[in-house]
Amino acid sequence: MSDATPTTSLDEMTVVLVGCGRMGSALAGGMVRSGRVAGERLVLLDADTQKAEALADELGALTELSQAAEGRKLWLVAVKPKVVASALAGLSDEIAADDMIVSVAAGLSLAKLRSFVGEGPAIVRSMPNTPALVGKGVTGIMADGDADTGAAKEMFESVGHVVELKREENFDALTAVSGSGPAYIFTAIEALADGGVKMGLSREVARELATQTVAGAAALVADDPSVHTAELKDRVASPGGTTITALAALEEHGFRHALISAVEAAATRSRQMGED
Ligand SMILES: NC(=O)C1=CN([C@@H]2O[C@H](COP(=O)(O)OP(=O)(O)OC[C@H]3O[C@@H](n4cnc5c(N)ncnc54)[C@H](O)[C@@H]3O)[C@@H](O)[C@H]2O)C=CC1
Ligand SMILES: O=C(O)[C@@H]1CCC=N1
Repeated sequence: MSDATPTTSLDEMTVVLVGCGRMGSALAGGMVRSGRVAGERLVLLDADTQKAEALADELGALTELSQAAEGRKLWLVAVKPKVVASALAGLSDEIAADDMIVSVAAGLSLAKLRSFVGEGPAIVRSMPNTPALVGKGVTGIMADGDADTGAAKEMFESVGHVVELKREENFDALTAVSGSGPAYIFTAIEALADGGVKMGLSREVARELATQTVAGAAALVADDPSVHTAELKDRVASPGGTTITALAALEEHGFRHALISAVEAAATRSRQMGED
């Protein structure tokens, strides 16, 4: 365990992204767009160097560790869970004892991450999601031991909301709700638009209506946490009206059960991935 890890602001660190795929590029894009991380403080690495170079061109970031400023580094590891050990092993000569390693890998525990890097660097386990690209992500984080999460928190706050977990086992459920969640909602938006198209709307209008409805509903839920979602639902459903008729159809097709089962399945898969 790393005890007294230094407290450093993100401004004084260089972020090294290891893995410029779907999640890594969303995080890098969101950080730079937010203005919180400057291109010259961001190094992009990928086994596919052309991928890293293309993203670096777009973001004004670096692609060589030798170009990075002196000082602590935050290694943001965004490769597939099975590749994390080998990616970290390949970088072991570059990672200093006072650096911070932030993993976004599903299922990989802090103990496993520690076994890959040994004593020294602070380790933070995280689970972000792809809306980070537009500053609307939500990320769960937890540090190994008493390591300071400050810089990791600052980084993820630049791309959205941060939830600090106290119990590591909750990562499986968090992954199932918010890590994978955008995919359920994209599917819901698509299906809602499909319904509109079926009833005669153009695809373009149906997509716009479905998208703005999901964004608006989420904003209303977030606006006042004291108002239960059931109350918000009741305010839409007029007696004998269209909404209650639609809600009855959703219940007939097991809408709630489908979502609850999806979260359960994803959490179970996350737990299995940790055992692989
Ligand atoms: N896609 C998502 O929505 C989310 C993904 N994650 C996690 O993010 C991680 C990456 O997932 P994706 O971005 O979806 O995968 P991806 O396949 O899009 O990206 C992985 C990237 O890693 C690169 N890579 C492979 N081996 C490497 C190595 N040794 N060194 C450097 N780069 C290497 C690949 O070329 C690829 O660009 C996973 O651990 C996943 O659990 C977490 C939250 C959400
Ligand atoms: O599907 C996955 O395994 C990753 C983790 C959460 C979202 N994508």
